[in-house]
Amino acid sequence: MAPEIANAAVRQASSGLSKAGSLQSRAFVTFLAGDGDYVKGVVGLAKGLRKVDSVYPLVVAVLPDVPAEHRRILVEQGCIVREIEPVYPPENQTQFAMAYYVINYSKLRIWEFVEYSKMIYLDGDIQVFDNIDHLFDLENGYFYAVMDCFCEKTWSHTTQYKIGYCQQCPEKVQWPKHVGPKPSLYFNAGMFVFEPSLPIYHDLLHILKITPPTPFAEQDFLNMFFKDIYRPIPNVYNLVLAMLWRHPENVNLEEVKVVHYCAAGSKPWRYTGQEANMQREDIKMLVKKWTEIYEDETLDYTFDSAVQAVPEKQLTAVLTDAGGVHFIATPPTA
Ligand SMILES: O=c1ccn([C@@H]2O[C@H](COP(=O)(O)OP(=O)(O)O)[C@@H](O)[C@H]2O)c(=O)[nH]1
Ligand SMILES: OC[C@H]1O[C@H](O[C@@H]2[C@@H](O)[C@H](O)[C@@H](O)[C@H](O)[C@@H]2O)[C@H](O)[C@@H](O)[C@H]1O
Ligand SMILES: [Mn+2]
Repeated sequence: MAPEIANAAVRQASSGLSKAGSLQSRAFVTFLAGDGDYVKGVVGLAKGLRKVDSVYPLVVAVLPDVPAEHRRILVEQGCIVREIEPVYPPENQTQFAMAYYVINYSKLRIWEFVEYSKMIYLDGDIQVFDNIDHLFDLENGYFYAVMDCFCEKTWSHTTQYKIGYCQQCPEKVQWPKHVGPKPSLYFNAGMFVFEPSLPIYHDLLHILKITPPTPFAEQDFLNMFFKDIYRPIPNVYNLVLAMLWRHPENVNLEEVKVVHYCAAGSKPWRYTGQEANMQREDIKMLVKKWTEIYEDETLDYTFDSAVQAVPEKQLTAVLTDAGGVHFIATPPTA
């Protein structure tokens, strides 16, 4: 992995962005694949962002296998639907932590969305319970995300797991020197703040071609690629549910702004309560909170809800490459 490539690309891209970025066009972006029920997660996310009065749109990068009916539902919820081509890792016998992770490499296409100067990526199994628009103002030229936890069984293939080391509590089990250099800080790729850029996009795809796949697929790859410019942000911006039972001392639910329903059995739209930890009172409360937003018809998209969302800001009409028009919030000119 050549970090200097990534660094140079980021520096070049950021300087380029300072010109192009003057549009200050910003958006949330998520990723949808298949004809299954993740579309419910994306609808819930769109309604959650509306409930917290975010002024930025939600772009949904859809793979070709997302059916027209699901795309219609998303457009009706005010989403900007953008079709992307799949991205596959090099052929390899690797065992992904979850077999379906192979489709997650397609997330890399979002670096091509250069009509936006800054984006916040959110998995479809994430809900935003407090406004996080301020994250768009984080300093350019870095990659922001929340640190992951290595304590779940999904990490049993790693040295960290085997020696009981976790970056969420680095003082509990010190990293033994004989094992080799301490691993860099590692982020969960379910949520991150980034700047779309064609030079970075081309480097990502080029370097992916020569990088053997690993168990956490594109999450591992993104951690390698952005290692030198990754800046951790507080856990409140992406509560990986396992933190509730692995590191409760690092969680204050009152302060949590973003919840990531990534623990096995925790996807709210298919919750049965059968899996480990799923009968916890906090899990049941968080699933209920998600469901209340998903079922709240007052949060459905209507044109005036869009205009109301940007009282002081100007709406700039932008032509989409599909010939459509969507509005982006641009701060009032100074
Ligand atoms: O069948 C699928 C599987 C995944 N995804 C998308 O890929 C993301 C990453 O997968 P997932 O959240 O299931 O991984 P986890 O965070 O649970 O490890 C999801 O949030 C969705 O946005 C999807 O659209 N359809
Ligand atoms: O494709 C690899 C995936 O990796 C991540 O999954 C989680 C999940 O597997 C948890 O169960 C683990 O405990 C956690 O550590 C791990 O990060 C991202 O959330 C997801 O968006 C995607 O990038
Ligand atoms: Mn997820």
